[in-house]
Amino acid sequence: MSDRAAAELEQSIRAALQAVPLPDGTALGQSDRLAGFSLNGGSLTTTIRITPEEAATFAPIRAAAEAALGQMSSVTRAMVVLTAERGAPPDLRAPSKPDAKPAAKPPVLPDVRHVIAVASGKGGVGKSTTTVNLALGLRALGLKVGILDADIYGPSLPTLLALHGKPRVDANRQLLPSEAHGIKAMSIGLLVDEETAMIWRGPMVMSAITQMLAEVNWGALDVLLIDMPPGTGDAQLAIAQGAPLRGAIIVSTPQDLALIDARRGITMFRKVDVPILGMVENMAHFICTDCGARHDIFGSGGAEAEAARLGVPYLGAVPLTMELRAASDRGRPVVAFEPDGVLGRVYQDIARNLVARLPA
Ligand SMILES: Nc1ncnc2c1ncn2[C@@H]1O[C@H](COP(=O)(O)OP(=O)(O)OP(=O)(O)O)[C@@H](O)[C@H]1O
Repeated sequence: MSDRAAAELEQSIRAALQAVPLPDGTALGQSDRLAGFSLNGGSLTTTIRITPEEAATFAPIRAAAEAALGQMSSVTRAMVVLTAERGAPPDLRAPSKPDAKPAAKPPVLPDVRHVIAVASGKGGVGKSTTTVNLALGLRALGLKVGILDADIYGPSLPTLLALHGKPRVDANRQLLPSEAHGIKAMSIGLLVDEETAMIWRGPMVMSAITQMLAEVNWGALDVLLIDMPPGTGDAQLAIAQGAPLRGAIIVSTPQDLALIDARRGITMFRKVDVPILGMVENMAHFICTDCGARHDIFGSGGAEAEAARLGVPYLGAVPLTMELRAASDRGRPVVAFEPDGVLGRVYQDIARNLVARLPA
């Protein structure tokens, strides 16, 4: 966007926010709390800087700002993110009202029976591939399933499920998930372009994730899988604490280094009292495309032994195959297209093992 276009965008956003008052009576449109204006194919994003103590007071202001920006002619979807940074400058602090009660928070994901995080200690181990095919395996068992792609720095759900276009919004201004192969899906990648998300700082990432948890109309679901950002930092903790998690699944490859990271992930969930439902070992062994022979490149049984050592159920092993990578990259998940193939059966077995561990 040119400097001029950026200035014009900021100007029209500020004009649209003139009618939204702040607690001190001034207009949000004139406030230096506004930052980060972006418009991408009708999807508008901006942020309001607050202090952590102001989060409850600003929740209705954020909603009013989204409603006002949603009225702009060029905007199909407005997303306003509250960003609270530690040590924010004192001029951002609104006069505190000692008698003000924090706004009551609506329950998060009330119609989902089991919210399950799919996590990995490090990136690239196949967490998203596992999430999609496990979701399809659960669907094959007759469950209503959704996937929330919260991997803000590398959302892969749009590619894996060949999703296109911006999500629609319902009459209550909730986002409607896309649907593919009988699975509902929402990805941060459908809302914000990758470059914008890459430059977001920690608090913005967390606010965006928290809002995604609260603002998608999933309808009734048996299982919602959350594809977590890789690692064990603040964003992961925000989800672990902000979503009503029934449990977590850890995806790991069999190498010792990946298993060390997986252990970190398990420790993080245990710290916040989220039970570990099991470990999935991905790229466990290599199946040769030409001869079909199996090669245990990293030795065999390492991840299963590690899971036993950590007291974590072992849900199953997915081989490293060319077919899986190629199918994923083409947005044709193996379980949807070849449910009775070797990989299709592997993921359905993992889905059955998972269901067996879910509370009634
Ligand atoms: N079992 C497998 N066999 C072959 N390729 C695989 C397998 N699992 C994943 N891959 C490939 O590995 C790459 C990374 O997978 P994926 O995106 O699922 O990992 P991730 O852990 O979600 O990564 P990130 O956390 O960085 O988003 C993709 O190209 C995917 O197709």
